[in-house]
Amino acid sequence: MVPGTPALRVHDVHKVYPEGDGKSEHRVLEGVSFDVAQGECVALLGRSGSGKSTLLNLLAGIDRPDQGSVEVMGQPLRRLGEPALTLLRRRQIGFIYQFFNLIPTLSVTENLALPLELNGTTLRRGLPRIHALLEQLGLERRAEAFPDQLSGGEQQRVAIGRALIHEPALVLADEPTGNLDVETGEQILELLSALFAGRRQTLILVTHSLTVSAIADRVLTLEHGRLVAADRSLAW
Ligand SMILES: Nc1ncnc2c1ncn2[C@@H]1O[C@H](COP(=O)(O)OP(=O)(O)OP(=O)(O)O)[C@@H](O)[C@H]1O
Repeated sequence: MVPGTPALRVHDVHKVYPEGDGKSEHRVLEGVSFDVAQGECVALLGRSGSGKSTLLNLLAGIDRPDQGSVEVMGQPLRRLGEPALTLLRRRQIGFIYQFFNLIPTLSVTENLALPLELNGTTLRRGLPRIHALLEQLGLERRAEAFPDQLSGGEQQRVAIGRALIHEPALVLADEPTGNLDVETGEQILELLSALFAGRRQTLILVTHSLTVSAIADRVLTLEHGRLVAADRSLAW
């Protein structure tokens, strides 16, 4: 990879969904372009229905744009078939979801081991790395607990660990504090800021909250299918 390659390059992306009546269409994204440098934290801000999750799915190669291109770490996603996209997601991307999405039958340690195992590292070999990360997450005493024995904030901390354990270049977080009370949400934001501060990893933070977007280096606001000037977001 050429030094200085952006973590993400999004060029003129369009996405259209058919309406329920089968006759008309809903133009959700209409020419979205932006670059994100490696190590940058960018918030993608927009009201409900503005197309944030749609865009996130395009960035992860879970869905494809109708027009335009997405490059992750210099790789144009349109050139990759499903097996290559799966590998890219497994190695290069970490996901943090609003509802945590932990595996309920696995312990905290086993949940954290999953991305390592998918990339060919056994739980045993991954244990030192898992323990170090659990300490950073303040979860060292909860290593053997199961998700239903944890608070929402603790579950989200495990989910953050799962997104980071395999050291992906890009982390995509979809409303990471959306299911938490205000105070716990603030703690999670502080933790995310601290964890990313010393890394070269890139964070894309999808949110409809100005408070959440405040931890980002840069805010991109999505409105009516396009990115608009950042200060317009203050109107809602
Ligand atoms: N698979 C789909 N088929 C048809 N329409 C869809 C599909 N996915 C999303 N939409 C529509 O596209 C628009 C954008 O949805 P999206 O989930 O991307 O918005 P969002 O900004 O993430 O919203 P929220 O903040 O509520 O999660 C919405 O009007 C939604 O109904």
